[in-house]
Amino acid sequence: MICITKKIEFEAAHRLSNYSGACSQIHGHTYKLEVTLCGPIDPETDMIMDFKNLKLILQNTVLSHFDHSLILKDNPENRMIFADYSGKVTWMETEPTAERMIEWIVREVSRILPQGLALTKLKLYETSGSYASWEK
Ligand SMILES: Nc1nc2c(c(=O)[nH]1)N=C([C@H](O)[C@H](O)COP(=O)(O)OP(=O)(O)OP(=O)(O)O)CN2
Ligand SMILES: [Zn+2]
Repeated sequence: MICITKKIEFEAAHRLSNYSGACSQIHGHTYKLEVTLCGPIDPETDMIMDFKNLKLILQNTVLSHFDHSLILKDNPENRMIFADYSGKVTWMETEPTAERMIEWIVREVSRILPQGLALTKLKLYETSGSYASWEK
């Protein structure tokens, strides 16, 4: 099986509201995302998908949603703390852990992939030493 992988980075801040420790404070990460998809090689292009098109898909999903945003669980505590904040906030139903963010990414990217192509593996790094991964 032939696969291709695109890596992107984005900047975001978050806080874990149910966490006792430093991560309950607002802090930022340079998230690094690796997205792998597999499928047949198109004989017209000799590609599974143009890396440029995969980048565009990730820009229209992951980056538009998370890049340079403050990612928060939608709960009464956060709604109160950030009531007067007018910047970009990405509200999630869950805590914005790497695991939950990767779930969101798998769901949203899968929705707009061309037919015949399937996500097979994702890695989302919060720090150089910590990442969540997903495999089909
Ligand atoms: N399973 C998870 N554990 C933690 C998450 C997470 O998303 N999933 N997130 C955090 C915090 O957001 C924290 O910013 C990252 O934690 P950690 O990797 O411990 O941070 P370090 O700065 O110590 O990372 P190094 O790679 O060791 O420098 C907490 N836990
Ligand atoms: Zn964090």
